[in-house]
Amino acid sequence: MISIQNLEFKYSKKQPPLFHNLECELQAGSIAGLLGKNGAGKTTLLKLMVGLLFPTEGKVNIMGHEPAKRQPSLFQDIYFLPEEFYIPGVSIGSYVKANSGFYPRFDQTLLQQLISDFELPETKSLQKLSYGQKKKFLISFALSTKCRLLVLDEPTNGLDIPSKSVFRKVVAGSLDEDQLVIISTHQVKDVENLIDRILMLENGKFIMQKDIFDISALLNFTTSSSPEGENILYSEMVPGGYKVITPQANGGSNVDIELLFNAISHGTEKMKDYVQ
Ligand SMILES: Nc1ncnc2c1ncn2[C@@H]1O[C@H](COP(=O)(O)OP(=O)(O)OP(=O)(O)O)[C@@H](O)[C@H]1O
Repeated sequence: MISIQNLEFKYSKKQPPLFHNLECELQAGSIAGLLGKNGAGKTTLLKLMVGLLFPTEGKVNIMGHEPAKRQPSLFQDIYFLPEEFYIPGVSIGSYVKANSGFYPRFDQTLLQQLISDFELPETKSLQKLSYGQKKKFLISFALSTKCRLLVLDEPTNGLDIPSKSVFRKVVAGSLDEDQLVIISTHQVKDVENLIDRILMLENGKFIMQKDIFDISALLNFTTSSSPEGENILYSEMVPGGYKVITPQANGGSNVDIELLFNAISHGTEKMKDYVQ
């Protein structure tokens, strides 16, 4: 569904490229987590995918289209929820009436269900909702568009604790096989047990692109009383001991995404063979 080849992008001619020779393939039926430190280029990459920025070199292909051409036939099948958004002072009904027509597969019944799941109040003006409530409305709208590509930039920022678990439930529960969701986030706990592929950006490149299933087949995430040992690839002190990563020996464990992110971004030599 997404094919990125040899992508180079720079914000200004004078600066070195933010991405150089970036390559990525993503298929429908997946929820991908885009991770990276501040400034790694996550938002920029999302904007390149949805046609808000244009590559300086290389190709971005989404469902057979170049998003930079901004064709309506593609845009009716892409929904981008930015981290910072504007929402007008109209009722939910008016907003939906004005915007749902852009999306041929829009599902009104799903929208009502999601509004209820997120316990959003009836309101005459969306602007009177809190930041988190506005975000929950836009997440509900995004999922209801049924677009084949949903791009969500930091969707759980501003959501309270119960809403984060509702978010995981509704995203997992409302997707069809022909949809792809890309979630850029720092809140990795919020997307644990939701994403099935990890994309990790650093220094203009993907330092990891792997399915969670494959990671859990390779690496074991466990605890230890000691930070070092023959099999320990990476360790972090926690109260009462250490969280550690070891090579997988027992055939699968839950992936601790935060621990994995720290292990890879600290660049431990021992992890190298497992992440490429
Ligand atoms: N409009 C812009 N003009 C020039 N440089 C920009 C612009 N937007 C972003 N940048 C630069 O591009 C780099 C990547 O920014 P981007 O917002 O894509 O990172 P990010 O990974 O989303 O960061 P964060 O996690 O902090 O949101 C940063 O160094 C940033 O300063």
